[in-house]
Amino acid sequence: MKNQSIASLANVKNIVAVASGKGGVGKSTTSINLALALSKLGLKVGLLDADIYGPSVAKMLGAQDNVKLEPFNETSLNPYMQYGIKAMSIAFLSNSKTPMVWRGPMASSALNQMIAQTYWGELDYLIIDMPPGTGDIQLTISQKIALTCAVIVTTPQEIALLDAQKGIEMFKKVNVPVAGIVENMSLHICTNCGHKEAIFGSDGGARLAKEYETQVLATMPLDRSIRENVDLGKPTVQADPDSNISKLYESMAKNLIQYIEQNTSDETVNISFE
Ligand SMILES: Nc1ncnc2c1ncn2[C@@H]1O[C@H](COP(=O)(O)OP(=O)(O)OP(=O)(O)O)[C@@H](O)[C@H]1O
Repeated sequence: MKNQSIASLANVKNIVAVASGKGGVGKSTTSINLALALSKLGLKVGLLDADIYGPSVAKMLGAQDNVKLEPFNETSLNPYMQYGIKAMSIAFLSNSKTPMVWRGPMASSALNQMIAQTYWGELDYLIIDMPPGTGDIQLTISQKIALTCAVIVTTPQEIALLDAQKGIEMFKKVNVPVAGIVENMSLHICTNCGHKEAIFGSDGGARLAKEYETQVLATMPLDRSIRENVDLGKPTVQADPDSNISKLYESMAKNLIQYIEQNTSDETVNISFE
């Protein structure tokens, strides 16, 4: 197990950052379904919504607006429990209708506080849903937390791939290995006629993976039910566990586990960034 200087993460075995360069490519949807898929495999899982400005995890997990987290002790809170996973988001600590109008350092310090003051207990996996981009907050997380690895989510669209590339480069700079790429919103299959269409292009994830000598962890279709389920607060892996889509998320989870088993040792990873 990695040594974590942050006490609240001391008993967390693996910490995986789910990131994208571009916004709106399905990073939160992937993070949640991946977390649920890992949990369905019998692992203890937590999900941290690190998107301070646009948190969506609480809503996607079907949490009410007025959730009150229970204190664990005088300085920390228990995370929100839903569908067998633990979750923490700034949305549980603020009024969801008030936008976060914080400058970078304030947002970073709110995030640090949220990380330090959540009692995660023992976890096999903590999935961090990163904010989009490669700015201050992303760097804070990559520098302060001993990340086991990162997963990059992208659509096959050229502009998303360019931004995903920047995300990979950022993790390279801070010595965080990239476990693989999730190509999201790949093929669309028409629910009426079954016609298949690559709306955002095709094979972009595979090209990116080849260029950076990593793997495609999963190729997820552009499917209405994925969107509908998160909108209803019950992600597909929970709402429809036997569906083909849930099986794809399960195989994403298994590929991630395999990567970690094969590529990480028990030693502390020193993270530094100049
Ligand atoms: N594979 C998919 N098929 C259909 N809809 C999807 C898929 N993945 C995500 N979506 C939908 O796309 C929208 C954006 O997804 P999501 O919020 O997960 O993206 P994000 O990258 O986390 O966004 P942000 O940059 O705002 O954090 C949501 O409405 C979600 O339901």
